[in-house]
Order: sequence, then structure tokens, then C-alpha cells
Amino acid sequence: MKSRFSRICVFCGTSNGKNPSYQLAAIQLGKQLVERSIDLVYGGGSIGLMGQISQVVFDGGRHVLGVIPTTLMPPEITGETVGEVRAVSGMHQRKAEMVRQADAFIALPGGYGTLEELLEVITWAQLGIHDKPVGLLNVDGYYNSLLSFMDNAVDESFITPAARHIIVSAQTAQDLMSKLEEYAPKHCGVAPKQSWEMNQEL
Ligand SMILES: C/C(=C\CNc1ncnc2c1ncn2[C@@H]1O[C@H](COP(=O)(O)O)[C@@H](O)[C@H]1O)CO
Repeated sequence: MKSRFSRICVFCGTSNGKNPSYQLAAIQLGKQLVERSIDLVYGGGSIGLMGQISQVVFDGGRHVLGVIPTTLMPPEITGETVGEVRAVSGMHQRKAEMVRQADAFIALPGGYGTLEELLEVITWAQLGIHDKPVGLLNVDGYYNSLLSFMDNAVDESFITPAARHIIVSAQTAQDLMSKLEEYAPKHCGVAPKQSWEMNQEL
């Protein structure tokens, strides 16, 4: 299956979560990447959903790149990383490197870390720093409240309808991948991408 993407960055929980369907979704997304010959970029390590997806993609013969701050590298904190490990000096450098390396982003269920990474790539898209698709795998409605928040922010005129379109969501890995393949931005970035690159944001 030919994809428009070479490498997708996945944000996801350092825990597996309570509902077994979260782990299943991480495995299914990993299989989708393998079937579509897409490599994985992620936060490194083998804990929680991060471990599930990286193992599936690695076992499927695709390249796995874990971008991890040196402080989080000890295996007792994050476990072992399969594939290539890229050490970075801190969390800001990690995110910039993930954005540089990937040509789309997907968030699986997770906690604060996942949410922060997801919102940053959405914000960067809104500003015009990148124009890469951002997907949300809304497993068993885990992100319904976040999506409702965004809809309310549109109703209250804090998010434009075009910027609401930045986030592509689906309930299954297969549906999400199909939607991301077809994604075309509707919003205009606040400033052109070239001017951000000149300022070395990425
Ligand atoms: C939080 C715990 C350990 C921290 N270890 C991490 N190792 C690798 N990546 C991490 C870690 N913590 C956060 N991240 C990044 O955020 C996302 C996961 O955070 P969440 O809060 O679990 O959603 C993930 O995408 C990573 O890039 C103790 O369990």
C-alpha cells in the first residue's frame, strides 16, 4: 500500500491505560504503519503504549527512531528503546527534532505528556511553522471531551473553523490513516513557513 508519508511521529501514554482497547489500538496503528511502509518516530523507551507501538513497527521491519532527552535515557526510567535512539538535551529539543523528522503526527490515548505534544503540533500548524497533518486516534471515545472543548472554543470564537479542521480524528487506526492520507489544510498560517525556518524554530 503506497502512502504519502515516509515517517509518522506518534505521541502516546507512558502507561497502557485501564481499557485493553488502548493497547490494541497501539498495536493496530503499528500494523497500519508497517502495511503502508511508514517508519516511526516517537519519544523512545518501552513503557506503556510507547513500548507497544514501537515493538510492532520494529518487528514489522520498519525503521524506529526514539528521540529522548539524556535525562530520561536510563532504562530504569523508560526501559530499552528498539531501533535507533537519538539523544537530545531536553524536552524542547525533543519536540523540535520530532517535528523535523516526521511528516505527520498521531496521538494515541495518553496523559499530560501526550496532550502537551499534541497541542503543540496543532498550535505550530495554526501558526504556519509546519503544514503536516495531525491525527487523533479517539479510541473508545477517550478524547470526546477534548474534541467537545475544541468545538466549544469554535462556538466561542477562540478557534476558527478552519483551524479546527487541523485536527483529524477517527475511532480506528485504519480510518484515521485513510483520513490523514486525504488531509489538505484549510487554514492559512499566521506567518509563512520560510520566515519561521529563517528564525530557526525547527
Ligand atoms: C511519566 C513517566 C516517565 C517518563 N518517561 C518518559 N519516557 C519517554 N517519553 C516520555 C516520558 N514522559 C513523557 N514522555 C513523552 O510524553 C508522552 C507520554 O507522556 P504521558 O504523560 O504518559 O502521556 C510521549 O509521547 C513521550 O514523547 C512515568 O511513567
